[in-house]
Amino acid sequence: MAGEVLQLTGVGVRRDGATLLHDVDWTVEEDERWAVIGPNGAGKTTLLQVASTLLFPTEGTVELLGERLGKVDVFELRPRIGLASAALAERVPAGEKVLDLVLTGSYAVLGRWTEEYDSADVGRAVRLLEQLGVGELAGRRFDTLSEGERKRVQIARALMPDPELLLLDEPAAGLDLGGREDLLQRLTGLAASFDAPTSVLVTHHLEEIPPGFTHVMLVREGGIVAQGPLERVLTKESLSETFGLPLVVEHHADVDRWSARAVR
Ligand SMILES: Nc1ncnc2c1ncn2[C@@H]1O[C@H](COP(=O)(O)OP(=O)(O)OP(=O)(O)O)[C@@H](O)[C@H]1O
Repeated sequence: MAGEVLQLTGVGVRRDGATLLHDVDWTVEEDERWAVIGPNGAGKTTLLQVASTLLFPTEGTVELLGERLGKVDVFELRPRIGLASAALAERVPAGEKVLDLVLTGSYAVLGRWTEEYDSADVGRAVRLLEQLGVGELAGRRFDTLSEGERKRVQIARALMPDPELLLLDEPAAGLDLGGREDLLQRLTGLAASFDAPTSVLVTHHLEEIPPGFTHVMLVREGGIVAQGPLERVLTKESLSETFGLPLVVEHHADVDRWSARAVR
């Protein structure tokens, strides 16, 4: 049965006198897979921080997995949410082993202290790393990995708790073309699996929307330009308004991929 996984109503975020988000009304239903697209500084990461309980909004309400933010212990909610973001990667303790980083995803914590993991947990972590194509890195230190390897390990970690909501902040940023295409294939496979979590993926590029994604939100200067089903919302008009320059949009329907370029 479909239900609301995430609902933001009248959400605004202000920091140090700056408005990072304003008037955000957004509902993500179970089984939906959203791309959030917008230029640098539009507020995408701020939006994911709110959605992952890391940031409490200045105004508005957030309903997450049936709970109201502010009335629930976020430490109970966090393990139900999988998050992969550059900000999280920066906080990984020096010397942390890849396997430990994935295992601690079970509790949405960083650094292995007192948790006990059984062999089933370790087996799942290794399987997820293999699924992302980085099984051989389980014993390596996270801080020795390449950017592409780090991205994959982070996604494996985000999937570790079998989350009900998966949040990916620019998972393909910094990857070479082959790495991007490979990651996209894996995300496509994930999106197509019957037990796929509801997902939100932040990106700058239409080319990075995995096939099988269903909805898009376009963000500019902290506000929503347009949102809804991909095919309806991703038009040259809405994208041009979002990025502030004339763009054309193409949907390659045979492979369900998108692309955009400036009008010459
Ligand atoms: N503490 C703060 N005080 C003032 N402005 C802030 C603060 N934190 C973030 N901002 C600004 O808020 C805006 C939104 O930032 P955010 O990281 O959400 O954007 P983004 O869409 O994810 O950008 P990018 O695509 O570059 O990663 C940016 O202009 C940023 O400089």
